[in-house]
Amino acid sequence: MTALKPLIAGNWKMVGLPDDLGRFAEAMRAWGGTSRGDLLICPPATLIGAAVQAFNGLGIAVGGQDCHAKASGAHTGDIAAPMIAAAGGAFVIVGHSERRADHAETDAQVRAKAEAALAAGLTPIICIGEQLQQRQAGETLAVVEASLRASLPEGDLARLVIAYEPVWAIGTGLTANADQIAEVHAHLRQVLTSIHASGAQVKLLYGGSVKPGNAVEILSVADVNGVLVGGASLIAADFQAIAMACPA
Ligand SMILES: O=C[C@H](O)COP(=O)(O)O
Repeated sequence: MTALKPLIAGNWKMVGLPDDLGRFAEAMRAWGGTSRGDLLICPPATLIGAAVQAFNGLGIAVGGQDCHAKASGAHTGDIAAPMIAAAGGAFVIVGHSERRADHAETDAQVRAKAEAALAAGLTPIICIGEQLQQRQAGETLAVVEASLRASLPEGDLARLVIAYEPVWAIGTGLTANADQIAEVHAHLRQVLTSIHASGAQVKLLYGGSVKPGNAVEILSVADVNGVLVGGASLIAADFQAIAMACPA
């Protein structure tokens, strides 16, 4: 199988004003480095359109951090997938653990959001991951497999991205070690290919305290096809260092 081009994705979460975007874009424009991966920034919804313009010519795609399962309607405060696409976004994160926790999102809702994203022409990045107690109880593979199966849209999987994000590693400075990541990613790959042949083309990202200091090791793990970076993606120099950590 041809190697999948890594995806280096930044999730700015609820951080970022226009000035922050301007400074980040300026630093990316001045950057002399290159990456073997594709680059993506998912800013707050208010900055999606501005980010598309600010990153023009820089080879950085833009995405949303969530979308509603419906294409439009009376859902105050929500954003629909076609709105992200119309603003120039190409990706959308769905099922991030912070949304699963803060908004009690279920796998079924995540799946509906992923389907809405596909219908709008967006690439959904479906997040799954275990809680610390589940890992300690030896339930990690069962938990992520169940969540994966229940969150996946039907049919061809080639347009999907899956992000494995152990909840205990998000924003904590703790990362899963290379063996733990390899075990989960191998399992996810096996499940995906057993569901559909196109499962071999799904990019599997790791997320959870990815930093310049651990990116080379993480991106070298088998079946890691990129990273979903939170805090470090807000700092252009850190995002650049992670982008340059893709293996040859
Ligand atoms: O979406 C990104 C993840 O939640 C990871 O965040 P973090 O890199 O700040 O741990």
